[in-house]
Amino acid sequence: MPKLPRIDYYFDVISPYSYIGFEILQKMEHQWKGVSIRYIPFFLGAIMKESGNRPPAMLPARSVMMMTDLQRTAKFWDIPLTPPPQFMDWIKKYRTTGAMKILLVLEEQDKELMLRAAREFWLRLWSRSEKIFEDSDFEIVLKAVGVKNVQEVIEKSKEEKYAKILTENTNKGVDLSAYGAPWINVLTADGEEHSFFGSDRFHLIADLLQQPQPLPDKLLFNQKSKL
Ligand SMILES: N[C@@H](CCC(=O)N[C@@H](CS)C(=O)NCC(=O)O)C(=O)O
Repeated sequence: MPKLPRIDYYFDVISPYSYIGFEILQKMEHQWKGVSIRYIPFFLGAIMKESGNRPPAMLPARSVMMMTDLQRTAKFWDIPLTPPPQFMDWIKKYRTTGAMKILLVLEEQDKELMLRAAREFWLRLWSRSEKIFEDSDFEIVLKAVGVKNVQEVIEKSKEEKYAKILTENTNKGVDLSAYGAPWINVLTADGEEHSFFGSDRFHLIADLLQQPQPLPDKLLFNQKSKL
């Protein structure tokens, strides 16, 4: 078990805010010394259902604001993000359980490989407007991150074991009262648990853990040049 303090980052690759939070956390990982980080794939569709929530994109007014806010936020952090025009059609037709199970197979082999594949899924969907739902999509992602036994990984991901792990991870999210993504559970050194929702709470997490505040490179550079 990783040592405390620890951040458990629950995410789904359908979620653009999970993508933004992932990139921020990846950046802070180098600066937040002594903090363990676990990236935990879960299924946002089930979290929504279990908590009685609805995807923000399903409410027209929220959907418009969400796409604007996403682009602003991604620009601020210098993350490549363009909402896919077909997003509404795709979320009605497909689920991300297949992609998330691919990540679980990769996680067993190598955590870094899993993280590279997660980024590649987000880049496909949220930067290049490409699908991430079918075997042909998984094949491209796995090749892109350097997996050699692509078909083997795809077949393995269909074993019951990975559906079970995905359900267990999702149930952990439900137990933590998650109603969206990213859901972030911080365990402090005193063993206390602190839940956060969203990619925009890292300043509070930094404060809680007494770690450096997250800043985009452009502001870091401005700060340094004023010294
Ligand atoms: N303010 C949060 C918004 C996060 C967010 O809207 N996440 C979506 C998934 S991409 C969600 O789960 N929303 C549920 C809700 O807003 O109730 C952020 O900046 O990260």
